[in-house]
Amino acid sequence: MASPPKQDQPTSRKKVAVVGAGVSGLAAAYKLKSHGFDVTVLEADERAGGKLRSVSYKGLIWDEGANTMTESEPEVQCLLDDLGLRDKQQFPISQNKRYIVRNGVPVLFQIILEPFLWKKYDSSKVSDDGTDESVGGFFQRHFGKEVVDYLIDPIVAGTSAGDPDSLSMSHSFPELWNIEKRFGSILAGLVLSKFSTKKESGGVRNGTTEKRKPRRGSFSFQNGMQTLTDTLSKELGEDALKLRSEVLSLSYNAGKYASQNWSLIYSKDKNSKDLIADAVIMTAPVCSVREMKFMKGGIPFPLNFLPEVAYMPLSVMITTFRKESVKRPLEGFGVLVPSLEQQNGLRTLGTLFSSMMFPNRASNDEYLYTTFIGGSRNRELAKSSTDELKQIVTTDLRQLLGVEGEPTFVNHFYWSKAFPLYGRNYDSVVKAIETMEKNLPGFFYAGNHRDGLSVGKSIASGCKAADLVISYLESSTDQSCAE
Ligand SMILES: Cc1cc2nc3c(=O)[nH]c(=O)nc-3n(C[C@H](O)[C@H](O)[C@H](O)COP(=O)(O)OP(=O)(O)OC[C@H]3O[C@@H](n4cnc5c(N)ncnc54)[C@H](O)[C@@H]3O)c2cc1C
Ligand SMILES: C=Cc1c2[nH]c(c1C)Cc1[nH]c(c(CCC(=O)O)c1C)Cc1[nH]c(c(C)c1CCC(=O)O)Cc1[nH]c(c(C)c1C=C)C2
Repeated sequence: MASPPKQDQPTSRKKVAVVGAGVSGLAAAYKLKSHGFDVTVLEADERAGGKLRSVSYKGLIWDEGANTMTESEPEVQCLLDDLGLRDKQQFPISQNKRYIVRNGVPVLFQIILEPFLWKKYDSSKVSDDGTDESVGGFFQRHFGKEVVDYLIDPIVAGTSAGDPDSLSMSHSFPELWNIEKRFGSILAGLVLSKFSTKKESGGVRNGTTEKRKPRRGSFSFQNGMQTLTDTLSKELGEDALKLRSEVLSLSYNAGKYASQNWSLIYSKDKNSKDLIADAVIMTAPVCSVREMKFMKGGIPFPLNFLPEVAYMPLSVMITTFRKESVKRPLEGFGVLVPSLEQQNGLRTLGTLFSSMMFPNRASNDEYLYTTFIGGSRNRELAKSSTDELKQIVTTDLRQLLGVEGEPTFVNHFYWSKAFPLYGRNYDSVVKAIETMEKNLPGFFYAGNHRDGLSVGKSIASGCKAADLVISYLESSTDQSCAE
């Protein structure tokens, strides 16, 4: 691999390479560009957006990846303000109405939750064995099996496609895990009520708009979630975003000034190209990073300490039905199917009532549904053909919503690696990422493999990495000035 030509002193604008144009990479790049850095984003795919993927077709709008996001993270609020996206934000109608199937029938989540909120639990049950407890183990210890089967199992499926027994509590629900660690027990009502959506609060009081308070709850954008990544890509500009550019290797060669120390080789339209940078933000999934070659000081830097990560396969099915063919339509966000309900013949993980939430997603005389199939519950089913999945979805929606006949439109998208599984060995993944960052100066890792799967957490992770790059490059410039 060619070593970058060294300069005597840092002169021009600092250069940062961002690998991956998902929402975390684009948010990081946007922040760096706003701070005056020269940023290049390298994206393997022919499109930007990663897991944000919206389609408009014949009057229908749907999302094949993330459907909604929240703005709990301050980084998300700033980003939406800075991008001028407030006008395009779209809040779902009746988003607090979420259903969980019980005995084959959708029941409002709050109704399932209510009895558990009033029950007395033994709050002295604290985990003390020091191991990374599973999500199922944690909730069973505090609330019993029924809560796990009918609340935790569907929520875990509806937020990660995983199952309570495989997931690590500390990585999947770090806030709850930390409450227990800090206070020695958990307050049952507080913990369970966390799963209930709260009342929305706007920013308008007494008819005047005060400093904006973020609206609680989930939202999308008028044309779907990809609006966010499209806007970020546009802000970055064509020159800064290189599509069909798969990063193959990265080489670090220490220089005097933390300047031009990184050289990246990527393949663009089957040609090998290189990019010189002062720092790198990596947002490609860990499985892709494991495929990359790293060099340090001219010798290989093997990544054998970076563990393999398990991923969830998932099929996303879009179906539309004429309104008169849906005998029991439900208003609200959607319905989740607990694993135990497979014994009642249900095979899907859950369905979002997309056009109930966002009426512009379909014509006035039809409903559009987004159904998820597979995950850790049923890896093989996720790989089924479109025809098989169409039958599975229609059968489930017949039982749950009373749909009659065949869907008027079907679209199928298969994600072989929809989400990383935050399994019980996930500490080793996080530690390995930290080892890379420690041993490779100017290398920072961000994205949904770190602090959470959600769009909001991915954005926050990208912004944090950008901040670290800024301090790293500014401190190295300060040092060189002092010399
Ligand atoms: C079906 C589905 C539904 C979801 N629903 C929601 C939801 O409703 N709400 C929510 O908050 N979250 C949801 N999520 C999760 C959320 O969308 C993702 O976790 C988040 O978007 C991940 O962003 P990212 O930038 O970290 O990663 P990604 O979007 O995966 O981006 C990584 C990018 O790196 C690129 N890349 C990989 N290898 C290389 C390489 N060698 N060189 C260059 N580029 C490379 C990839 O092509 C990709 O574009 C959903 C995800 C899926 C799949
Ligand atoms: C049934 C399968 C899935 C549904 N959505 C997803 C899957 C796998 C993917 C997904 N949805 C959300 C996230 C972000 C998670 C996070 O950590 O915030 C992911 C990866 C958002 C979300 N979906 C549900 C909840 C409770 C949340 C958290 C944010 C919020 O409260 O809005 C529940 C839910 N998911 C699905 C349905 C049908 C459903 C509820 C009825 C589909």
